[in-house]
Amino acid sequence: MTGPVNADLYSDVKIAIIGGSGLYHLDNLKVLGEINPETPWGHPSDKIIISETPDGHKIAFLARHGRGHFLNPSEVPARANIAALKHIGVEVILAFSAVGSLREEIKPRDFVLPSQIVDRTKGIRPSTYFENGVTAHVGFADPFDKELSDIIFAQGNVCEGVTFHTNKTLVCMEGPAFSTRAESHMYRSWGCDIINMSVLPEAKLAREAEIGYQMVCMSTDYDCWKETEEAVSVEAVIANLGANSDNAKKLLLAVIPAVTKALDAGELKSVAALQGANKYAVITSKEKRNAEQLKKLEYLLPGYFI
Ligand SMILES: CSC[C@H]1O[C@H](OP(=O)(O)O)[C@H](O)[C@@H]1O
Ligand SMILES: Nc1ncnc2[nH]cnc12
Repeated sequence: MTGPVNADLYSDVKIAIIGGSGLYHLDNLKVLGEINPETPWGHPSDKIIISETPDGHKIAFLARHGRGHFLNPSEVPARANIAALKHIGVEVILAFSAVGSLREEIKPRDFVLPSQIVDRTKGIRPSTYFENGVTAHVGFADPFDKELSDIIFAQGNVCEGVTFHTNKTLVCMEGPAFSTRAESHMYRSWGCDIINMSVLPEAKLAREAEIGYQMVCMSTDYDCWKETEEAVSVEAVIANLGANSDNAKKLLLAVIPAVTKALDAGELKSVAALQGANKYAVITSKEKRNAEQLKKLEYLLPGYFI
């Protein structure tokens, strides 16, 4: 950590919120302080804000693109973001994202809880902690946490007038330019329902770090497949970001206590199952493991490999 860090500030923080486009602050929560940890993968996108809900639940908040949106999706330091959250004790991440809709029935300002991902990033984002002489392969068949998704869905009624969709497939493109019409039609033909530029490698790194992860997608546009609509533009996206982020903040006031309660009661079986899951995922033989890399991994998964 850089500067003096009061570990008490984040001592019992188990839930982190990652805010995407339009969700740069949780200004309905009380700010307790901020930290700027330096991880073996560098600094996170911005300072991590420790906040408290009106009923006294502490959470960590991180703006994915930085406050002021100075990082494009390919530049987000996802390894530092996830490592820093893990290091302070986070067990669950609720990640918010502005997405395009590839389906008629998913309208702008609808919320979507995806269950699957199709990867259309281009391999230019550092996307694993297991490299440079320490190879591991973690399971990623189900990239999101169904139990978290169920809790969020159950609280959805606090967002008046917002339709929630579940069990959808999210395609993650590289960007930063939006898709061509041919790509947009192709993603629809593949069975994809929504599109963004941010879920990867974030979700994969959370799995490597043994953190339960669910993305809450907030629809802003119909991308460019729909003939009766203008093709997506930043202007069109921004037109819906304000309403979406107001709804996200309302939703969190209900979801944070519900997730805390489930965590404390040991009801999140999927989160519990992640603890220790990667201890034996390393396939590199002990004598061939790179000591420097093991040292970095000690920050993320202490006591696992050293
Ligand atoms: C501003 S439109 C494209 C941009 O918005 C989404 O960001 P985030 O997922 O962080 O909300 C999308 O993934 C793109 O990065
Ligand atoms: N149409 C779109 N494509 C990719 N990312 C987006 N985020 C919001 N709308 C998007």
